[in-house]
Amino acid sequence: MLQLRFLQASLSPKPHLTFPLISSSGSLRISQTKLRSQMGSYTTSSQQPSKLLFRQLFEKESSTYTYLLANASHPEKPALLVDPVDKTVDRDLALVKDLGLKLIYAINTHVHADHVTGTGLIKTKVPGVKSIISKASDAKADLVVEPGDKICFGDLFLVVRATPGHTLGCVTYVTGDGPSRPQPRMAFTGDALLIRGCGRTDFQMKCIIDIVWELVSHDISCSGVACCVEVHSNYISQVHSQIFTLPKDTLVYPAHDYKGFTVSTVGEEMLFNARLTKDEEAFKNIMASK
Ligand SMILES: N[C@@H](CCC(=O)N[C@@H](CSS)C(=O)NCC(=O)O)C(=O)O
Repeated sequence: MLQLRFLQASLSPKPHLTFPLISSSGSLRISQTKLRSQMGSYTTSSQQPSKLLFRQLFEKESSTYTYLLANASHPEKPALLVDPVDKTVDRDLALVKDLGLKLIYAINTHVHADHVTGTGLIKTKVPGVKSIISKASDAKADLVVEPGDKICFGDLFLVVRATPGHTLGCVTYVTGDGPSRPQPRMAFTGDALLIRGCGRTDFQMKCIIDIVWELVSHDISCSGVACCVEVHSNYISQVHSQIFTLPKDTLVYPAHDYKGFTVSTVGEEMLFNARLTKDEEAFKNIMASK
């Protein structure tokens, strides 16, 4: 598996030669170009600078959000999809095409237990797209990333932050900081931080709470579960150190919502998140009583 510390989109120095055309007909190409310039780079947040094109997409059966991000000011308009879902791949790829984008990465925040990732399907439909997942996920992808890695699309990038707990390999992707970068920043939290909640902790963790209580009640110490205990504990500490340290106006975009919310902010979640504002002990109790 190829592993890179800094992922730079490999874009042609002559973008007009390689940019995928909507049609081979010159006239249609011109009208499409005009249409795209009229569309501009509208985003769902009025505060985004024009260079980031952003779309929040929804898959209703699993209540999953997929995010499309593209660098609209780069001649090739390099784009990436975060957490694509297999059922909605065709819709997402049609949007990529309509907007004249060049999809370069299909990224997952974690190995999804509830839905099949659309990444493999995208790779069969758009040759050249590279899949990305965290190294800690121990899953197959073209590129594996670790905390601190940057995923570049033109001069925009996402930084990888480790937020394990829902699964061992959960990461949050945060837009890079800087004068020409999107303000406010954006955090794609996967299932690590859901709006006013968080991902369940009984996947891939072998019912950790039951195990721990069994051990405690029988006064047994077992190093074999130490990693599980640590990851569960780390849920709170990692969210606090990796997400709650971001500027309070950072927009929080989760992988799911079951109540109709679409976006939150770091400041809002620091105040109102019913689970992640708690200390480790209270958090464990909440998750155990779920
Ligand atoms: N609670 C959901 C049920 C679907 C579910 O379990 N979702 C997962 C994320 S997808 S693996 C989750 O972690 N949900 C948070 C939770 O507290 O259950 C629902 O309300 O429909």
